[in-house]
Amino acid sequence: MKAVIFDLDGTLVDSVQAIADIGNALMTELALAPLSVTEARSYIGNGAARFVERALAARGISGDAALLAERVERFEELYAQAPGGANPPFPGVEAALHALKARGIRLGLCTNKPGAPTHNLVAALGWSDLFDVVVTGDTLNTRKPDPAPLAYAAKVLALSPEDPAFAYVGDSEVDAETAVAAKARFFLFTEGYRKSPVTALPHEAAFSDFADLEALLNG
Ligand SMILES: O=C(O)COP(=O)(O)O
Ligand SMILES: [Mg+2]
Repeated sequence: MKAVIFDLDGTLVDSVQAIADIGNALMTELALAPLSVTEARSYIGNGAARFVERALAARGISGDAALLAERVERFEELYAQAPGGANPPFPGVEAALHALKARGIRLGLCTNKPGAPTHNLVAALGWSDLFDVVVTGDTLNTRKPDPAPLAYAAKVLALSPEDPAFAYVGDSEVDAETAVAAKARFFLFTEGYRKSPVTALPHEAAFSDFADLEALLNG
């Protein structure tokens, strides 16, 4: 294995509470009923704009593109100000990342989360030196499940996403679809924010404990 690229929300970090809190700061400003954590979890996966669009639609607000753009802008402002340290890594993540890095495997992130909160989070968790490439929801003008962000991450590492020595690790329908489109090997973390059963998502292998990842990647 030469490189492993990770999704972020629901894969490396259990960020749903932090994202719900930011969403609820917006909901409060708009005098709308707060999001439950379960609701917030179901809106994560396609980036900030889709999160806000889904949250507002659930409160009966939709159809005005200019108003939505304004709300998304405010959400992204709140998101950029939120403390990165409020996003706990899933158990075993730190050890798994360091073990892979110690073996000379290059690591990266490919997330639909916007750049500012991603970089805040990475810095707050002390992960800045771990990743050779970080692709966020606003790095390109397209997001997962478009394969372009994953292909871009591979390219930065001088690899092709189809290379058998390249792997992608994620938690959701969006990640599985991205990997299929990019023809990349896909490893599914089952404890994140997916909505469908594990069997419904195309994957090479699934795991629920990061302690098992290194062996899976080798196998
Ligand atoms: O921000 C989102 O909606 C999802 O982020 P992820 O791509 O890291 O899961
Ligand atoms: Mg995810």
